Amino acid sequence: MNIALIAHDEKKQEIIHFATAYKHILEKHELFATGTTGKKISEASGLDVFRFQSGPVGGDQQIGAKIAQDEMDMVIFFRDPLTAQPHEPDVSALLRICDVHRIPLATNLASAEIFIRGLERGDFEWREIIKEKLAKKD
Ligand SMILES: O=C(CO)COP(=O)(O)O
Repeated sequence: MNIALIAHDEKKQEIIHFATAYKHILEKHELFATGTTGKKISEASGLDVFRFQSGPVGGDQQIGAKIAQDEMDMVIFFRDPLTAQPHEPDVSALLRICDVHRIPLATNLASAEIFIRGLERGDFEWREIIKEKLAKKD
């Protein structure tokens, strides 16, 4: 599965702890992140993370583009709901495109933990089935 990890500045520590705690599960997947989030996660956990641009300069849009192309299977986005973001339109667009394409989206630690346990159990295998069907259509 291709998994995107994103966190606003006030949530960076939280996503670092999350990625480190669940490294044994996350390392079985392809990980993607916005620039600063990816750098911090890989430095702290040693996980291999592909890094897009930083969020405020286009990283959220790049992840949105992957979703539009059905190339992202899950988004874990620790949003900061208490701080205004200069790139709020990009954030909203990313959440919207997840809903358009029915991409599992966790926006806080509690839901992300449920996702990660589901990931471990194989609850998201339906994503692979959908992708295989899409590939056959091409
Ligand atoms: O702003 C972000 C998401 O909207 C995150 O970007 P960074 O990971 O580059 O800080």
